[in-house]
Amino acid sequence: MIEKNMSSDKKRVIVALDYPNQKQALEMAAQLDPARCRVKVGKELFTRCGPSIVESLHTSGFDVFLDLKFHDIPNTTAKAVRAAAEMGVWMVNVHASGGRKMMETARNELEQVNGANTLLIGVTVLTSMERSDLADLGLDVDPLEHVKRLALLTEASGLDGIVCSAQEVTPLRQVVGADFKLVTPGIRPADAEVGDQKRIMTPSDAITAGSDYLVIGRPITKADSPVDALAAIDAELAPLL
Ligand SMILES: O=c1ccn([C@@H]2O[C@H](COP(=O)(O)O)[C@@H](O)[C@H]2O)c(=O)[nH]1
Repeated sequence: MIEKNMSSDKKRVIVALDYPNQKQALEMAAQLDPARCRVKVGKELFTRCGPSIVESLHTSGFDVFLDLKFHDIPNTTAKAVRAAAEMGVWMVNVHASGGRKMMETARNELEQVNGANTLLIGVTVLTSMERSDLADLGLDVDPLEHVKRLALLTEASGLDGIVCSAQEVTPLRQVVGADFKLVTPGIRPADAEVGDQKRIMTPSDAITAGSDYLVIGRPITKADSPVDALAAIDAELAPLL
């Protein structure tokens, strides 16, 4: 049964399986418990492996977030979202900056897929971007302002939630509905390397702020012991869930 109700959803961590092949991704997945976390298949892994990696993860019992961030004309995006839903993924996303028509068309297409329970969310401003990156695009605004604008557009277009930074969750909760999912990458435990992420938060701060789901990759997958790294994150979150 695909989980849509946060109140009973304890699986708040989504492990990003950013690997170059099926073997490494499935070795990592084999160390995870599908009853305790979800997994994310992104552009690198999907481009290398195709739908078979999603099938394998489903067979192992995982809910899969297919993070391909579709961004194209409405028809093309909607058909890609349909293909994802027909694979049975738990969540799929599009870029909110693709606009209202694109998102509404994708939503409508998803409704046509029999039995699809797939969550459809919009990416707002990538967590690797800061104000100066938006300025390069001609947007003279703080990331929060642009995230808010795209969040409201995404909600008005009928999607289930957004990807944003956990830093934006508290102000966003004041303007979007309580059921609107806030999915937050850029999560860094206190001692973790930041890498290319800019708008970051610790796991416990993100949950306290009101994030629904935490997307975590390298702090787990690049750790000497991924199992221990995830266990430490789970221990940090346990009192909050
Ligand atoms: O704004 C965004 C949207 C997606 N991501 C993805 O999340 C993970 C984060 O991985 P880390 O290794 O924990 O940095 C990665 O797969 C990104 O593609 C994001 O980081 N920010």
